[in-house]
Amino acid sequence: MHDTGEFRRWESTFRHWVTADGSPGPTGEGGFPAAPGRYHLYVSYACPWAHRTLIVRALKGLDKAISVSVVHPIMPAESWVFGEYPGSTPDQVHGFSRLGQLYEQSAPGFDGVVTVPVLYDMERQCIVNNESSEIIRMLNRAFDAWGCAELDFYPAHLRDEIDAVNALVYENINNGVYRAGFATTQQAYEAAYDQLFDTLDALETRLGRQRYLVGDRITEADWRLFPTLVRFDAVYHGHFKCNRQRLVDYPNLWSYTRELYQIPGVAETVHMDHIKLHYYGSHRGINPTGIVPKGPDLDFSTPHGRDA
Ligand SMILES: N[C@@H](CCC(=O)N[C@@H](CS)C(=O)NCC(=O)O)C(=O)O
Repeated sequence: MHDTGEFRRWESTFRHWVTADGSPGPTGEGGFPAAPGRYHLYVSYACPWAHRTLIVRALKGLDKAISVSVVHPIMPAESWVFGEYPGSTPDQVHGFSRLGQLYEQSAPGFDGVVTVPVLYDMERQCIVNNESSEIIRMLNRAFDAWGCAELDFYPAHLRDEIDAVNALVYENINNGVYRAGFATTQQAYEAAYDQLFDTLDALETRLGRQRYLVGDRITEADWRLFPTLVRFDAVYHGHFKCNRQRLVDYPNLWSYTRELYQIPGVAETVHMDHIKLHYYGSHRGINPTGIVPKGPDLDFSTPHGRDA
């Protein structure tokens, strides 16, 4: 938090890369060659950043190659824990009770923020990377020997445009909803709110002209936007006070969200019970009673008509 009342997201700590041959990636050290059964993903089904890694894992057909542990939806003050809740799992690698133990094991004395997602190397017994934007790039390419190699969400000829859209979406939408929700001054909240809806308006127009965010194919840019959109009406509209309008009030963004939801493999990554319980139950600073609203009733499975 800043004295201007603005919410600032921390930098991720672990920045090594899994690559096909173990050579170093853009940051960190090498020595993490892709292999099936070697890497493990720690996620929360509630977390939008973790959500993108689950989507890319599913679509690339890496469910068998990369195993997953799912934390309990409620995040206590000391950060994520494992516990009994439908869909949650124990820590499948070490049986730890807190995710923080995994960070301490990789970096003794770790005093940063314990976050999901985490990509963990079960052979070297250390965290490889905890930055979702980098994890999805690894899943997109490094594991192609075991996954769906022909699917490429970050094709070379579209990279500049994908990067530009990502930058806009990250700042104003993905993190923008948090900047609105966790602002501690009226001014900071209103600035985040205005930027959020201005950007949603622009994307609404864009999606009236084209089927996906970048060109005529689904790219990483779409999978980075989708987790925020799918949470919008259930959580961000009320809990984070992003209430100029709902997602369902934007014809193009709403049908686009439904199209992405209906792509085989995606619906199984959306766990609305974890999402609602996490946000309303964990952020007692902005929802002191922890009561989870029953609504809204959302149906992501109605025909999207985007192919018309
Ligand atoms: N830049 C990170 C952000 C991850 C992140 O902020 N995760 C949240 C959950 S949505 C978290 O674990 N927060 C822990 C906390 O607030 O203590 C990424 O994209 O992977």
